[in-house]
Amino acid sequence: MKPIWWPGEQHELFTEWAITQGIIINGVSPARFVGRGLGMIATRKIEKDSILISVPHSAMLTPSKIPSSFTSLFPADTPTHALYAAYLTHTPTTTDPWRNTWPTITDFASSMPMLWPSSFLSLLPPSISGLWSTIPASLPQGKQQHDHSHQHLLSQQEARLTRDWEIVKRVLPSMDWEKFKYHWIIVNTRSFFYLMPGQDMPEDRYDAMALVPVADYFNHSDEACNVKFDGERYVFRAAKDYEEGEEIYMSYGPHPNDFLFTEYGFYLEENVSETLCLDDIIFRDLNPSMIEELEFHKYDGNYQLTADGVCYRTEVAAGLTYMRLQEWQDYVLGYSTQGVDKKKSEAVIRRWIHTYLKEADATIDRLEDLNPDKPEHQGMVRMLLKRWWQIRILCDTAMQAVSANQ
Ligand SMILES: C[S@@+](CC[C@H](N)C(=O)[O-])C[C@H]1O[C@@H](n2cnc3c(N)ncnc32)[C@H](O)[C@@H]1O
Repeated sequence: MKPIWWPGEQHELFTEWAITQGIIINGVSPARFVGRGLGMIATRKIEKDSILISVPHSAMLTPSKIPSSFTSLFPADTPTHALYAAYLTHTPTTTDPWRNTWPTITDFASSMPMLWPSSFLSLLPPSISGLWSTIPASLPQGKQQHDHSHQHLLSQQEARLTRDWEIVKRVLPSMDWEKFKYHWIIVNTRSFFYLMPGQDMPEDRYDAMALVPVADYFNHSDEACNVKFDGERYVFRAAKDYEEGEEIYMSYGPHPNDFLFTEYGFYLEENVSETLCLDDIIFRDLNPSMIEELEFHKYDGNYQLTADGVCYRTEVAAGLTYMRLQEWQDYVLGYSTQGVDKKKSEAVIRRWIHTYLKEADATIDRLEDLNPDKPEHQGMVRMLLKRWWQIRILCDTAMQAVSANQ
């Protein structure tokens, strides 16, 4: 009898194929997990430090695996992501055992915000959408747009996809957009950091990527197995003892939930890297000369809110709202021992957090009023509601922490 986590025949066939490619699979198997698609399960007790999976370089999809007859069609500076997506789209094969294990576009449609209908955009967290319903949409005149790398994640992702598609379309005009987009998402959600020993980091970190069969079953968690690539093999080792039936995770990086939501179509219940970005709120609260002052001292943007309170950059920005300029400059440059007025800073920071809380309450109300017919839209509403409640709770916890810290 098959275990309840049995992944399905195509995954068994793929595992057999993987072994013929020199991939070592040791005490683990792909398995089905509710809400996570496929993942990796321990099929027996596993001891800390033992090898779980070892994938030879020869089995990986790296740029050198793409025939030069294909690569040479593209400009030399073509992003690796674009090249992989184009190659996978150009060489469709329904008999490839590896590709038969990948999620379908329908699997992605319900979880990846980039595939959601535009009517859902304003319901996404502002770090993802760049949109707020309770504060002015655009910055008042005279205020510049700031570095958005910590927020507006969806438009950044769309810009990468559009850039890649523009390049590919010029070289292969008959390529199908929908198929390209699907493979682009496959690469986005399943690639691994890849740099040969001694190789320089490319200018764009995203170019250092490869696809690694079998290892791409690992789901993400803070409690992760150990991963090492030595140029010959990608090796995954147990970071602790595992019981039979336990899911084994790897880490995709120290990402906050809004980043995971945008890039991978899921977020964690508990996330040690969880943070919210206060930039939009703070920039709208400051006048142009204050923003200029923050820029001059390199304290403009990247204002982080965590359950423990706010980061130092946010405290510096808060000080500027009530201190005399000379006093604030002396504090920032370390010339004064006086520091900030804790009570005044607390009031400003609490006001900023309260703005986020109001946004969460307003969006939760809107989501609760929605009654979509389509089951996939109902799933999106559930996913959004859960995320907004996480945001609300984080704001509440941070508010208490800010008061306790002062
Ligand atoms: C590298 S793949 C992992 C295998 C994938 N679950 C599958 O079914 O093929 C990455 C994708 O797995 C899912 N995922 C990863 N970690 C997850 C987690 N902790 N909870 C829910 N889904 C997760 C997301 O859909 C993500 O885009």
